[in-house]
Amino acid sequence: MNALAATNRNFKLASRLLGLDSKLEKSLLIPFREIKVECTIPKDDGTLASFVGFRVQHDNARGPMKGGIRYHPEVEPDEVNALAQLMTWKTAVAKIPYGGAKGGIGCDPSELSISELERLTRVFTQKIHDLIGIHTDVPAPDMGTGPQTMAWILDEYSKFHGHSPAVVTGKPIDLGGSLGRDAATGRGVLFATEALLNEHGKSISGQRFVIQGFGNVGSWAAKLISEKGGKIVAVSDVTGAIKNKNGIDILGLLEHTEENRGIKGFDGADSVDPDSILVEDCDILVPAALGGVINRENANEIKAKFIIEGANHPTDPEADEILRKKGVVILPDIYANSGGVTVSYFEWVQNIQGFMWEEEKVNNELRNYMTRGFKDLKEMCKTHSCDLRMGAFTLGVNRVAQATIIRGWGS
Ligand SMILES: NC(=O)C1=CN([C@@H]2O[C@H](COP(=O)(O)OP(=O)(O)OC[C@H]3O[C@@H](n4cnc5c(N)ncnc54)[C@H](O)[C@@H]3O)[C@@H](O)[C@H]2O)C=CC1
Ligand SMILES: O=C(O)CCC(=O)C(=O)O
Repeated sequence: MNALAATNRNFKLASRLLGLDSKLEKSLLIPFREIKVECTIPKDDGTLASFVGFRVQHDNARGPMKGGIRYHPEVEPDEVNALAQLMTWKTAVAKIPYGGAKGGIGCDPSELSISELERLTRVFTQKIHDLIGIHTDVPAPDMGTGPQTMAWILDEYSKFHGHSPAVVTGKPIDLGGSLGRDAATGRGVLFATEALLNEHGKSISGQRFVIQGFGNVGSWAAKLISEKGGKIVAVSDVTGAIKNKNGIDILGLLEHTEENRGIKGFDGADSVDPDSILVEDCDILVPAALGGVINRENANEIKAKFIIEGANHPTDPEADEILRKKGVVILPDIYANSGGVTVSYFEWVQNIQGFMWEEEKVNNELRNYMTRGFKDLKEMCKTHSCDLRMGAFTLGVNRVAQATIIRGWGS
């Protein structure tokens, strides 16, 4: 099932559980605005290259729209729409005053030089600058982008609108970024996992983890989990997959990845087939790369008892069904990876206040938000007798529906 069909399906199931009016349901599904722009840049060799950029602004009932910008060859309209919609429910689950958006450019960043990436980011910003803004739509990093990308967007946007640090989050610290934002999604994954395990009378220590993706989310999650005594027994990224049943030395792997632009060739573990990473023997599986990777082809083979969704929509609805029947507990993306956007919110607040928080305050506040989110979503599971995914969807959709109604929808 494609990403948008899967997301719409989960939304509709939640809407039915909540008994939403069908007209309100329809209005919540339709994106506020979809932007598609042509981005042509001169390559370093003087030839021209054209790319397509997208920004989908899904909903703003609860506040400015918020969400990352992805650079990846598979960026396409349905996927961006699904990701934008997920942001709307995610910011509501996290109870931060935002709506949802997502953007991206269909490109392979590994095939572009730094100066080509800079030109592409600046052209994209020129095309969308009048549709984003501190109180309208605030981009952030996602796959294939990072603090440097945000710095270029900020610089280009500021040429049109004056210095505006709060127009993007996930910036370099020297440009108004928040301490703790880089690690925030991985740290949120850690807090979410702790909350879930605690409920099952378990702790991180001694649990065996498999992590797919070793970028921002996967590598921080791996580092923080291993610091808490979790054993990372297998990791994969776009360059390959490795395993070591005694636990991979994560600090060593981070150093290797930095030097080699990937995990391939790390000598502290055995190479394995990347296609088998999700079905490796472990207690807890953390998908932290692409969407749709857990599907009906592999769901039956999954050995993990818990899945913590670091990535967005890694689990197809058909796989959800199979895993539920197998008794696998899935902590859904719109809660499990909400640590990133939560600290983005703290960054935006700091920029607006013109004040900088200590890292300890950022991490403590993040823990508070993640703990409250888990409690709120469990409450919805109880109210609607549903699993964690529907608990999170009903929680998010209900908050957005209520905000929409209170603002005067239908009047
Ligand atoms: N960066 C953030 O703050 C947040 C990211 N996410 C989600 O987390 C996921 C990962 O994002 P980031 O870590 O930011 O991206 P990133 O670009 O920093 O890292 C992506 C990682 O996935 C790996 N990868 C790509 N294709 C792969 C494949 N076919 N098999 C295995 N690994 C593969 C890459 O090699 C890299 O290690 C995405 O789904 C993103 O939407 C969710 C919430 C916040
Ligand atoms: O930090 C943000 O604003 C958005 C992060 C994001 O794109 C996501 O949570 O999927």
